[in-house]
Amino acid sequence: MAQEGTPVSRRLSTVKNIIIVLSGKGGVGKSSVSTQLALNLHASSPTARVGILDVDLTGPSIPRMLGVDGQGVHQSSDGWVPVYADGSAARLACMSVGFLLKNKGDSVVWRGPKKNGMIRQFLSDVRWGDLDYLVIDTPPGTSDEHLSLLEHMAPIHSRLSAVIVTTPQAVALMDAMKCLSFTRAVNLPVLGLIENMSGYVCPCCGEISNVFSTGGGEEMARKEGLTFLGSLPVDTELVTLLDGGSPEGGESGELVTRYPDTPSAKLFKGILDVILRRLAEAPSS
Ligand SMILES: Nc1ncnc2c1ncn2[C@@H]1O[C@H](COP(=O)(O)OP(=O)(O)OP(=O)(O)O)[C@@H](O)[C@H]1O
Repeated sequence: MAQEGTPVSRRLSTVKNIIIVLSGKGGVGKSSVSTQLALNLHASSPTARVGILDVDLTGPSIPRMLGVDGQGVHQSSDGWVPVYADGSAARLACMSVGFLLKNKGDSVVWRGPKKNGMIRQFLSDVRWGDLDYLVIDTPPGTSDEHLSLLEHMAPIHSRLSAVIVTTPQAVALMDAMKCLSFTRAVNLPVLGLIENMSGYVCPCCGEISNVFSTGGGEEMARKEGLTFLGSLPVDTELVTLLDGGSPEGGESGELVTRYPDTPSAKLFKGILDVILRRLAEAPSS
């Protein structure tokens, strides 16, 4: 009997929720939030199965942030086997163009059609298996990669949602608005907005001080009728976790269980709880 659906919809038929992480601007912490989201979803239950797909093809940073930099994916008869960031437990799968580059410093210089082909392959050829959540980290802005993703996942649109990451500054917020209007144009439900780098955690006393402006993301969420998922301060503990596997001794890992008493961990736990609640409320496909 012929199998129904497209190669992408068949491959992702075992994935319950797909969360696309977007930002209008580069450098606002989208990959950091994607990595922490995947790690903390994985840690949120002993049975949670999570995947993270890095479609930031020209600047893949997820392998480094997960501490699996330098590993390779291999082909099986049933497609690409992802890299498991939790070893033999195999509950946290990761795929990135970073695993396919010969040398760490190599750059990807591809035109649109080649990027589109790579994204289609990531969606149709990776052996994700059963996943509760697939987090997709995207390049900044709304580019070919975003359109390719949505086009290939059109048959499973009801399982898609987005999280928008911004910093509190006016320029970043302006670009976050463009991101939001993109989601509206393509009818992509938004779980909510995260304001990253909102205030600064003093490494000595742990107090959060507002060196720059804060609250712009929350204000934008309120005006636009979006859920404000929460804010995250600039935090050196987070940088340590995001420098995973670095020669300087960084250690990858999830914020919420590694540093449970820090302000950032408590704030991220709040963000995670709202995301889980929003996903539970969403109509099932
Ligand atoms: N809350 C935070 N506290 C401290 N450092 C942070 C925080 N969020 C992100 N960073 C750091 O900021 C830098 C940029 O973050 P990241 O790579 O996640 O941004 P991005 O939005 O994905 O960038 P791009 O889209 O341009 O690749 C990284 O070095 C990361 O460690």
